[in-house]
Amino acid sequence: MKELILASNNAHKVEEIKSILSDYNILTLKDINFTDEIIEDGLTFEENALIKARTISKYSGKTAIADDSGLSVELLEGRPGVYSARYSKEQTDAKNIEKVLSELDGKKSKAKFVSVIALVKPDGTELTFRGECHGEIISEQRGNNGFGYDPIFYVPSLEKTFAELSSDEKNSISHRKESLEKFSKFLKEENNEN
Ligand SMILES: O=P(O)(O)OP(=O)(O)OP(=O)(O)OC[C@H]1O[C@@H](n2cnc3c(O)ncnc32)[C@H](O)[C@@H]1O
Ligand SMILES: [Mg+2]
Repeated sequence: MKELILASNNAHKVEEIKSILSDYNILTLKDINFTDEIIEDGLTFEENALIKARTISKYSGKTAIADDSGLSVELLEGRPGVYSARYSKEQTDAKNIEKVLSELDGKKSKAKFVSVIALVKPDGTELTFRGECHGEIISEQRGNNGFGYDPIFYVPSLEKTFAELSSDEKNSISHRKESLEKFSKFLKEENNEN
């Protein structure tokens, strides 16, 4: 089975990526004994995903992937965006949600989740793949599944928030599903050509 190193410290993300990329053997930072902090100081999801994958490809000498993702709320001019993980001073899911809801002040807003997967190979190849999922931010929290902003991200066509979906349901429609599908299509085409 093809092996990939995933540069992420987010256990929920790792679980989703392993489930969506079930044809691959995914190693994580623990498996390669990488314990340093990676500074995500890029201004776009693409830049931050590349920073993470590049660091780990260099460290391991192998092909690495990373996901940089976040929530973009229309009425908040795209915030929290690349700052999604560290939006509140406490940097916890609960406080991040509280800050978004307080900025919206009871208003509903269109929003999207974005996931960018970066692929970096030891030969210097660098590529990114973007997925988006559109929905709405609602003013109350619903559901206990998932992570991050899932309890306030409502999908009108399903009449549920991401946190009310099972992991299989979320993984079949999410931003991360779309970015990983583009990524695995690329890998398959590349392998057929060689
Ligand atoms: O950088 P790594 O180590 O992968 O883990 P992280 O949690 O810091 O990940 P990001 O820097 O990409 O920040 C993404 C944040 O965006 C939010 N987010 C991303 N995908 C999400 C999803 O599927 N559901 C809910 N929130 C999500 C959540 O707050 C994440 O912490
Ligand atoms: Mg991060």
